[in-house]
Amino acid sequence: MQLHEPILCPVSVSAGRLGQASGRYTKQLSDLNGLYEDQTAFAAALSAGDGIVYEVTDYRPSANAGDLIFGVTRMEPGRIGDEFYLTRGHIHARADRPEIYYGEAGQGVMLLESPEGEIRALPIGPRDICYVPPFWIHRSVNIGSTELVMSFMYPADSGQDYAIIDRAGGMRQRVVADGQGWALRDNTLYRPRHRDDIAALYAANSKNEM
Ligand SMILES: O=P(O)(O)OC[C@H]1O[C@H](O)[C@H](O)[C@@H](O)[C@@H]1O
Ligand SMILES: [Fe+2]
Repeated sequence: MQLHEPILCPVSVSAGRLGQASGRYTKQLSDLNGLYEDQTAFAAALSAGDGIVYEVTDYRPSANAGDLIFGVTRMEPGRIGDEFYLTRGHIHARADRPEIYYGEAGQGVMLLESPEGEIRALPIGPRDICYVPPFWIHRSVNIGSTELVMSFMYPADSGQDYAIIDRAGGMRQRVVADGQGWALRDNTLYRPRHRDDIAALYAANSKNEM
């Protein structure tokens, strides 16, 4: 049996990166076109500079069921109009796979939506663990004025399905600035999923249905 070599990956909280990472990607503002409600504010922000909004460094030992992928997400603070910077968001391609996030620095909100369209918004800060159960669509939002850094871990065969959010016109609610804090506001572009699509999602992942 050829075993994978054990590895220790240091998390640099100040750099917002995983040491010994096997993969890295960044998303610039131009990659996030269509995510925000205020198109005019988006165009203005883009013309001021197409900066990196978030960076993901991870370690992927394999894609085998039972293995784990882990890494670090670093997100800049910022807003488009009154909407805070966010990740694209996804449901796992194998939708019954969960995820763990661990707050390292900054203040975030984990925005979750069930296939039926129920929303949960969980504030996450340093040393908080957020459990994303199977079947929840998830994205992270930086509600602070400093970088948001979070570690994450999920089953290696999870995969990511981004189209589920696109098809619905986004998530049902948006995380917006409200005084010094944040609030949820309905997404006017949202189209609820048809119940046949919801049933198909659960049926395709029926083995460990919750
Ligand atoms: O995949 P995105 O929506 O771009 O989010 C960026 C990343 O956020 C977290 O770190 C997740 O664990 C990753 O799986 C995800 O890729
Ligand atoms: Fe995920």
